[in-house]
Amino acid sequence: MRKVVVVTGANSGIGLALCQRLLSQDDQIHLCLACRSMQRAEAARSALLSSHPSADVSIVQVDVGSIKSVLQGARILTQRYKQIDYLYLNAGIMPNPQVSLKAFVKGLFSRKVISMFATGEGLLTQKDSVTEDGLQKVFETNVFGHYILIKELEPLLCHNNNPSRLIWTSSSNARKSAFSLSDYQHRQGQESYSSSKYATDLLSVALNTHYNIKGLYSSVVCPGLVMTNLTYGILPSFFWTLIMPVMWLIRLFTNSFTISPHNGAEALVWLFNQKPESLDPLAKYHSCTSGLANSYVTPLKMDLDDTSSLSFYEKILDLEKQVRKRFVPGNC
Ligand SMILES: NC(=O)C1=CN([C@@H]2O[C@H](COP(=O)(O)OP(=O)(O)OC[C@H]3O[C@@H](n4cnc5c(N)ncnc54)[C@H](OP(=O)(O)O)[C@@H]3O)[C@@H](O)[C@H]2O)C=CC1
Ligand SMILES: CC(C)=CCC[C@@H](C)[C@H]1CC[C@H]2C3=C(CC[C@]12C)[C@@]1(C)CCC(=O)[C@@H](C)[C@@H]1CC3
Repeated sequence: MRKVVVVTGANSGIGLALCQRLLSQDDQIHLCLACRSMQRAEAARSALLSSHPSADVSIVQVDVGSIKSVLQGARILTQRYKQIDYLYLNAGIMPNPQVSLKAFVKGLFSRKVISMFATGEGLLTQKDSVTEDGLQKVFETNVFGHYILIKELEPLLCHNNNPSRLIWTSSSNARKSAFSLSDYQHRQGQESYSSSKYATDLLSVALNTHYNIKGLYSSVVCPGLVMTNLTYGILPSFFWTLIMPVMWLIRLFTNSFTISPHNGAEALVWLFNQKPESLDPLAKYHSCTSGLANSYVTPLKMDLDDTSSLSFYEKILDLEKQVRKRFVPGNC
């Protein structure tokens, strides 16, 4: 039986590099690209088939920023497959990012300079908006839409005899201080990205607590700083091109400047090859690249605990109940 691998946000950046690398490693898998744009999904499928002509690649429309689309996409996946072995929860956004030049210059001359480059801490703010579902866009896209997808696919993911895997693309930008349980959608602040990635980490821990017994295991990854559409949205492309030599230089001091999507996908590919029981649910698996351009994976303990993850999970369950009331069969 072919292993079924579903990847959200598979049409560009880290998601597409992951698909290329998985096919290079094992062309017997069935790969399903879950994307919001069918045109971009078709283009990605063609690119994958041109480098792996015998690969088995399909597409499905899933916009994780829309509950209606997630429910429709999950319905199609349920009709198509009996089991999903790997679900990569990779799609993500960082809308309207602003870099604080003042914080950057201050950071350059502080003791925290290396960690500033590794995590972007204190440098970025975003302007979020509200979706047609009435949820904060960054939260719905990066966290909640994916959560609903998992719940809808539960029968395909929970098989005790043959464990399935959830692998989230989180970030080292996830920060406890950007997240608040009383404002978990981050309606009030300006660090919706950081908050959503911290929420991702909390959710992954809670999912392990509830689902390991049913044969479902969740892990989180940080791909490092990768040049993708997301990062090109932070500063103009000419700036990134100009400072590229500086970026190679910074790599000598921090292993988190993975830079290429191929390197960024290191931990996502590594996790594919691990036995889930051997993994630490409280660790984030970081893709790292050395100054000599060698890629490797480093697990780092996350700044959270079981209690806070379970408190957040209760909030998510409540929100799910509210949202489902609006989407009873026949209403969507
Ligand atoms: N680049 C980096 O340095 C880092 C990235 N990450 C995370 O990596 C993940 C991948 O991002 P990256 O490859 O960098 O950036 P890209 O912008 O290249 O990829 C993001 C992917 O997510 C998709 N996507 C966005 N919104 C939705 C949606 N509503 N429904 C379905 N798909 C959607 C995009 O589709 P479309 O083409 O249609 O927009 C695209 O395929 C994200 O979760 C990001 O937060 C984490 C740490 C560092
Ligand atoms: C590299 C130089 C000389 C200047 C760029 C400064 C910042 C724009 C840059 C420094 C660290 C970067 C960073 C991210 C974005 C761009 C920076 C703030 C991220 C926050 C991007 C998204 C992520 O998820 C993080 C892992 C990145 C962490 C580092």
